[in-house]
Amino acid sequence: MESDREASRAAARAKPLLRALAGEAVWPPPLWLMRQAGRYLPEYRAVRAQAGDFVALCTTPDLAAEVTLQPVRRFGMDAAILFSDILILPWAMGQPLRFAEGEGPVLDPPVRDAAALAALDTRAAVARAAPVLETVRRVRARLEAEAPGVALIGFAGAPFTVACYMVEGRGGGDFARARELAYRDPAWFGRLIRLLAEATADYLIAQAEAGAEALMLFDSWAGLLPPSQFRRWVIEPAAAVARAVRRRHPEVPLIGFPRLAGPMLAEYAQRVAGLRAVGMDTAMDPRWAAQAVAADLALQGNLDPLALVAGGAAMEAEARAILAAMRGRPFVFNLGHGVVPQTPPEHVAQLVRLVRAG
Ligand SMILES: Cc1c2[nH]c(c1CCC(=O)O)Cc1[nH]c(c(CCC(=O)O)c1C)Cc1[nH]c(c(CCC(=O)O)c1C)Cc1[nH]c(c(C)c1CCC(=O)O)C2
Repeated sequence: MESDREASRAAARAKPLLRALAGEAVWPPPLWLMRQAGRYLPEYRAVRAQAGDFVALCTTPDLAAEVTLQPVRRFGMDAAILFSDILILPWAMGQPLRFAEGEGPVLDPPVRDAAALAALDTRAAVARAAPVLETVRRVRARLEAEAPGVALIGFAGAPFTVACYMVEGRGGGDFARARELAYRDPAWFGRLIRLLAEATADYLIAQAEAGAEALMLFDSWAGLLPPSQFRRWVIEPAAAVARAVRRRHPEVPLIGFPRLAGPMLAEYAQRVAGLRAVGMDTAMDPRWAAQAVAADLALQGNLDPLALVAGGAAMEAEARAILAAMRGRPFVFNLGHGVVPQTPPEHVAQLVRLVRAG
């Protein structure tokens, strides 16, 4: 028993992603890609067709575990990211969700008043997300057996980004209605954000308990906010989530990704206590981030997903510039946003070879 435990501790220590998140300048850096499972892979499209709709895919542990593992098998990534979606949490709180073909996500009816807020069942959310937690358990067991160096990342949307979708009812725009409401009725918007922060922390804690070894908080639309609003709706809720997760699972590293934050990334990295890494989006200059963010915090990012579509010498030059800027500090190679459907899988293989060569 004791030696088993020792062996599994040693294995965890040896996982390159976890070493980088612990503050070690692992080189060549560990690598995974946001949306590494998705429509650009024929094996994903096959499982997606079998599942029918997208919510069914996210809530069928066998299928979700299979698509989680596909990019790890094909490319030898250093991490698997749980296959699910940030909108599964509002769905689990009782807001109906569908992914309409060619339309993106639809949350209908939208949440815009006190009655809609009162109707959300935050207490039942983790229980309704049980299939997702079962996916985490299965993926973790498969990785332990088949790919012991690969770490499993769990995730959730950050309160502001999830609130944007819940209020607007759909994506595709600039979430003007949600952002206006945040000014017009900050008490109401603040209640929604607080409720989401609590549910998000509970959900992340449950993922850690099911076997997630690192957690990521996606705030995709953080960059729409001016500094005062960014502090209130991005930094404070992220700090609340991080505090709650750290109280229960101080050993599980948290990655924050306030997309398009620009110079506010420095304040986010400094004020969200307990973060182990911050994500750089496509627009971020990695040389700026390297001096703006504490040297023991890992940076993650940030190749342009479209450079990955183009491949070849253009992609190589971009990737090498990022590697040069990050050398000598804790770093996780990734894209600046998710893999897009038109990406040739061979270009991902080319990128993996390049990063592995350091
Ligand atoms: C904003 C956001 C969403 N979802 C997510 C974000 C934050 C990151 C970002 O900014 O991209 C996060 C997400 N979505 C998905 C994952 C799974 C893990 C992974 O990264 O591989 C993760 C981590 C799968 C998915 N989520 C979605 C797909 C495509 C669904 C399909 O197969 O048809 C996948 C693989 C759908 C989705 N989900 C969302 C949108 C707007 C869409 C429609 C756009 C699209 O279709 O690409 C909401």
